[in-house]
Amino acid sequence: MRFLTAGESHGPQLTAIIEGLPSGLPLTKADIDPWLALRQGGYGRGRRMVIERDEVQFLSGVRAGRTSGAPVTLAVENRDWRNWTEIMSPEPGGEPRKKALTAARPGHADLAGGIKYRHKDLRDVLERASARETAARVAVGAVALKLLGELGIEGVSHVLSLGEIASEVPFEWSLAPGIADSPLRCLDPQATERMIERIDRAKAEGDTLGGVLEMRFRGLPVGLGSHVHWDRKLDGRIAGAVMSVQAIKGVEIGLGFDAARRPGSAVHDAVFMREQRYSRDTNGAGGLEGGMTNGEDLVVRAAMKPIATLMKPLPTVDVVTHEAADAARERSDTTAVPAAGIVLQSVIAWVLADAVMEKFGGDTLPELQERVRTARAFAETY
Ligand SMILES: Cc1cc2nc3c(=O)[nH]c(=O)nc-3n(C[C@H](O)[C@H](O)[C@H](O)COP(=O)(O)O)c2cc1C
Ligand SMILES: C=C(O[C@@H]1CC(C(=O)O)=C[C@@H](OP(=O)(O)O)[C@H]1O)C(=O)O
Repeated sequence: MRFLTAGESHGPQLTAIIEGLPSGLPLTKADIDPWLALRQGGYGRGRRMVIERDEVQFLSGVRAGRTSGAPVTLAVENRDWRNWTEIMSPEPGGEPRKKALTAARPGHADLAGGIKYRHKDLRDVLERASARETAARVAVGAVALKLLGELGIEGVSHVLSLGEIASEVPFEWSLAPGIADSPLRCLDPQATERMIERIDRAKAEGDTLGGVLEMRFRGLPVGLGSHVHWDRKLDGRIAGAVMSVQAIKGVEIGLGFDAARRPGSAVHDAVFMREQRYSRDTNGAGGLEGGMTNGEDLVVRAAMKPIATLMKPLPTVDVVTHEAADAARERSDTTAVPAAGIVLQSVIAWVLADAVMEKFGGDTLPELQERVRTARAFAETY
């Protein structure tokens, strides 16, 4: 499968085209809109999220609540566009544009993108670098999650830490439904309170915060991905997808960096045969061995850096005057860590759905389901 997204942060809409979905996948707005709403949420987001009310529109590939096998086009409107029609107009000349954005923000794409694409109005970089694009990726990810759900695979994301404050509650699947009710998508209510205070303080100080997220998937068949070639290894594909999300600066699978500090006996997951099934007591590998799913839960963590736009701006240089300046201040989030969890869950879901289609294929959902059933039965008796 493949997909593309298009659209600027303050243009009329975001668009995504997905190619390669099987026919017969039940798909309605109700499968996608709740994910879009979750991505908009989380304590610490800016005023843009008050303007937007993200919902998907199907422009192709879905009829009467099912995929036809044709490319699926998804659109998400930017309600804010109405306030930006003049600035975002594709017409040459016309009304004079608002003042150009020239004070490059350290940590955003402004300076590198300005030099690379030879823009002096850094809005031409910002518009596409913006994480507004992640609304399209969440719409695509929701389709992937729907496909995975039809195969008995489910995923979740939650916040492990925000700034220096860490959750003390270990993840359990039985706790997963509670994540959606938490203002920070964190399992620890006490830590959540302190995180909220921390966000308020950062906001008052004109500062921003990052954090660490965890994504888990269960029900994965054995053997997605492959050990035989670098670009087929699923850990590499997942890491690439995770690192492609705006502001993500680190990724680990299973024990991740902690594995490097332990001896092998405290890292690798011993295998037992119990009730005629392969079984393990630990999951340090995070569900991946040799670039393939091993049937255990997939466990991925990601580090998000603090938001780049600071209301108390860092020193920078104006790219037109070359004089010292305060970095540009745009309306902005104080933190977007919970939202990033939804994005990360989406991009991982896409990689998994793609790997499922690669291994099992099938033009229709029933064919795919049948092949996954057969593979699961084989793995159990192997
Ligand atoms: C959900 C989400 C929301 C974000 N909101 C903002 C924001 O309001 N202001 C900002 O400067 N950066 C924000 N970012 C981060 C920037 O998009 C990101 O830092 C920028 O595109 C540069 O990319 P890089 O950090 O990966 O190098 C957000 C990121 C995510 C994932
Ligand atoms: C629009 C979204 O996030 C935006 C991501 C973003 C950035 O620089 O990445 C900057 C802000 O844009 P604006 O200046 O329009 O408020 C965020 O609101 C969104 O997540 O839907």
